[in-house]
Amino acid sequence: MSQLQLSQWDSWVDRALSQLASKRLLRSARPISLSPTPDLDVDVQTFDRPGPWDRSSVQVALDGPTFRQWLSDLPSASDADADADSNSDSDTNPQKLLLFSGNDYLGLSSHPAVSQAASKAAQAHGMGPRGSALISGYTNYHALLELSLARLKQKDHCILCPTGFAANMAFLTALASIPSLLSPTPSAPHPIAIFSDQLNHASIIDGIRLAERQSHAKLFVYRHSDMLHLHSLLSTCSITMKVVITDSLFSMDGDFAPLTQLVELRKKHGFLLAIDDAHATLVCGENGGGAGEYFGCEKDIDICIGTLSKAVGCHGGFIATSKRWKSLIQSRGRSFIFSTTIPVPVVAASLAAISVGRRERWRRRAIWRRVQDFYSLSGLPISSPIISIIVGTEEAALSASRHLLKSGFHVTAIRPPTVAPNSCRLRITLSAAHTVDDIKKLVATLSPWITTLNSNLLEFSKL
Ligand SMILES: Cc1ncc(COP(=O)(O)O)c(C=O)c1O
Repeated sequence: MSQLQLSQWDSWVDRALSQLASKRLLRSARPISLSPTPDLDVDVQTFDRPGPWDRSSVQVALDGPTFRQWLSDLPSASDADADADSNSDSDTNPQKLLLFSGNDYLGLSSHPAVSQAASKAAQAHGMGPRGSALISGYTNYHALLELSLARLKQKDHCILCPTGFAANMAFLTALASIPSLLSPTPSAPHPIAIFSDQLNHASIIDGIRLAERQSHAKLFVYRHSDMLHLHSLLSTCSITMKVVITDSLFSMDGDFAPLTQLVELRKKHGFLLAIDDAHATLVCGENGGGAGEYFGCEKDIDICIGTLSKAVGCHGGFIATSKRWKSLIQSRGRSFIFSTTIPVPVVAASLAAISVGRRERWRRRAIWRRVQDFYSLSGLPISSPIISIIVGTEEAALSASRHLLKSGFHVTAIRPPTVAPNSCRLRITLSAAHTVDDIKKLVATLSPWITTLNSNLLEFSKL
């Protein structure tokens, strides 16, 4: 039954595509040829250890007035603290900060190969033709990057979008176009059931909202990573077209979706499985293929959405998938169709970054070593380079963030509406460009919150 339903998804998409073809609405992108033609296996310079450029991806400076402004935006534990800050000489001296809040997980944004690729492309082509992909913005550079990402994700095809946010929107609006394309009459469309993890990223939530407006899509939100709940929702749902969509590595909590169990459920229920691999791409898996590679289930993921703005260190979004899904998204994904393509230097930089990211494996080993360092020093049960230290109220989170800022660390306080009230937190992200020493200093500065969190976890485990 499940295999039948899986191939049914292919036939639904094929039928939707032939409807589009019959209405002359099928679109394809034709690359403008920029010469010299770039090389897929771009001959990038690689290194076997960090270089001086690596630090610039985690070290920043703020001028004095901006630093003071930041401090005054964050509540202090005491008025004396605030007075001392306003009388300090920080208004003249630049303040150096160590970033523990970025998403440049491998430090590739400042890699010489990435800078060189961007500047070479800019010298040769400026920003490249400016237009949406279906008009005139798509070039042989874009086509190559799609090929490179398809290869990274072990998929047949890939489609670039302006951002990761736009990629989720493009997939979900294309998905939502299927019911009306398949229905013999507009009054009897086939509905689609979308099952979405409770903690999915905002771009998935907004994409589903659009899908609901656009078609007969019905949303089922399952409790975070709760496979029993998902199974029960799937079992009681009479809609045949089912889709499950989830972040693979959750951006606020740093935990992985249970992909192995999702794949089992997919076999049982025959749903289409879409993952948002934004935070796992290049970070997870031997080759950096992401969460699918890490869990050994790349082939069971139908749609792999990602961004070039995190570990790739550049900008843009993508959807790695099959040829038929690419055709559908190209023809119906509104945020793909009606938005300008990524500039050519950014495409060239991304190509170089993916090549470096695959080859400089020590970067992946380094970031996972930092995860291990943080775990050993703090005792907190973490599972990825995204670490969430829940501190409770908004005031508590802002006050902790202030303490860190004064100690030279940039760590973001995450508050509602991003997270639920009273689950405000410090969100820490690690990078391959951090050193063990950086982690030691950070953990020492965080020690009051780590101690409280550890004792809360202990209490919780006794219940
Ligand atoms: C899980 C997830 N998906 C999508 C996005 C959006 O990516 P982009 O910044 O490229 O629009 C983000 C970025 O914050 C994210 O964390």
